[in-house]
Amino acid sequence: MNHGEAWSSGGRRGSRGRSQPSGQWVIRQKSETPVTVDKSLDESSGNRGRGSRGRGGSRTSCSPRNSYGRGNDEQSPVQVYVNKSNVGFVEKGVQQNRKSQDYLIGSTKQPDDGAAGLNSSGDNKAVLQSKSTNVSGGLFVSGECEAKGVKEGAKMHCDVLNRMKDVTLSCQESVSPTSDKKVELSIVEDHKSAPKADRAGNSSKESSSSPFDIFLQKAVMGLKPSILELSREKRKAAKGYTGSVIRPGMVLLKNYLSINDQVMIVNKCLQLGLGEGGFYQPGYRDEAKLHLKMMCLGKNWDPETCRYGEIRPIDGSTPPKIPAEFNQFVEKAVKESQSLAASNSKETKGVDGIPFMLPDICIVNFYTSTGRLGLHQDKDESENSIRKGLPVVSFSIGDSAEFLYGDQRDEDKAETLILESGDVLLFGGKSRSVFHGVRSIRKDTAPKALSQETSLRPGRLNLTFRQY
Ligand SMILES: O=C(O)CCC(=O)C(=O)O
Ligand SMILES: [Fe+2]
Repeated sequence: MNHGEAWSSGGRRGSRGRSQPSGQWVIRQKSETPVTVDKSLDESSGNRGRGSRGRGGSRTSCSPRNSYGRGNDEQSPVQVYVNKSNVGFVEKGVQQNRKSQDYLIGSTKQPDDGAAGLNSSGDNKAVLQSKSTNVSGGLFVSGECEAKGVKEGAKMHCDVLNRMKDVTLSCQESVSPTSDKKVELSIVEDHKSAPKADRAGNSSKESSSSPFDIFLQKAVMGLKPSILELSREKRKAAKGYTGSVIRPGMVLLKNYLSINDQVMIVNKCLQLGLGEGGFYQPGYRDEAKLHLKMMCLGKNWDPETCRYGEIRPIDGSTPPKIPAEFNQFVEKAVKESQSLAASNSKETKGVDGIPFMLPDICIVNFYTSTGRLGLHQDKDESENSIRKGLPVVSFSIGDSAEFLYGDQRDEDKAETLILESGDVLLFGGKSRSVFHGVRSIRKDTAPKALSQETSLRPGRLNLTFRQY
């Protein structure tokens, strides 16, 4: 998978593949054992420049996706809750070959978006062009715990608390198409001046293996949506979906997933996300963190090596299987896109077909309102997959995203799509190697009905399906 995203500098992760018993730090609004922590403890709350350009030299060098926005520097206390259950992992091994992904990284300062924020929906506009502006931030804490009761030798660093930063990171290769070996990570204050690119986005020093709870307790979810809002959403849902060919090989199915489908997907992600191989804070080899939380299904994508594997090296966990229902949606969406692309290429007399694919990988990203993902290419799947142009299929759920795409890793030249909850975007064929990323998340744009039916945190859930 390649998620474009945000990284942030931060705490060093353990060396790859080490066995890392991890106490679970779950960020919830209401839970057990509240602990008040002073954010100033978080060394990483500052914007640490990564600038690991040119390092590495491994052919699998990752390039962070663009991430703008780093965390803020506020010193106010953060309340965190410790989930007492611990997860033990078995060290396995073996990574499959993956080619590196191209990501641009960048980051910008962004205010926190409280973890307990409310979702409010808004009408989504269709496709549009725009330049992004960073708006908000999220408050997150995490840590590595040396949990009692975890396997022996486990140490807890409950002092490692983090704020989620907007630094979007990604595995990013050098911008130069000819230099495969460079890795470029950086954090900048302003995305305009940022070296961009990177895939999930987040803060530093969080424990990379700490499960992250993307859900809120109902009790704190807040205001009920108005009847007006709900009926507006119902009307929109009743209209069904519309498909359009954005460019050869790229198809957007707007409003494709019904609210019921979205609820099912969210709930499944909730369940999987808290178990083995669930959501965690991904980071790159140079400690930069993606600006998002991630969970892999089917196979693990490792941001440190930009390879797929059967286990997650950071904690030895095995990725959950892709739920069959998810794959059914993907299959349908691919067929739908194929026929749209076929009729389009008849009109244009071009050859912009989309091959069929059966996903064996799903990368699930959760973006808070400050999440982002730098411009990157998804190119860590097998050579065969890329060569044939097997499509990447992306589901958007929750808050809308400003999605960028283009032929170069250059934001100023990129086109923008607004991906709303329920939209499915597919890029394969001639667009398989398109640069893409998430510039920003639009706060409070998730459908009210979704927040009513699930306890998804404010933010955006994105699932990208691929065939290795
Ligand atoms: O969140 C998105 O829409 C894009 C994610 C992505 O590009 C990726 O996961 O590789
Ligand atoms: Fe991607």
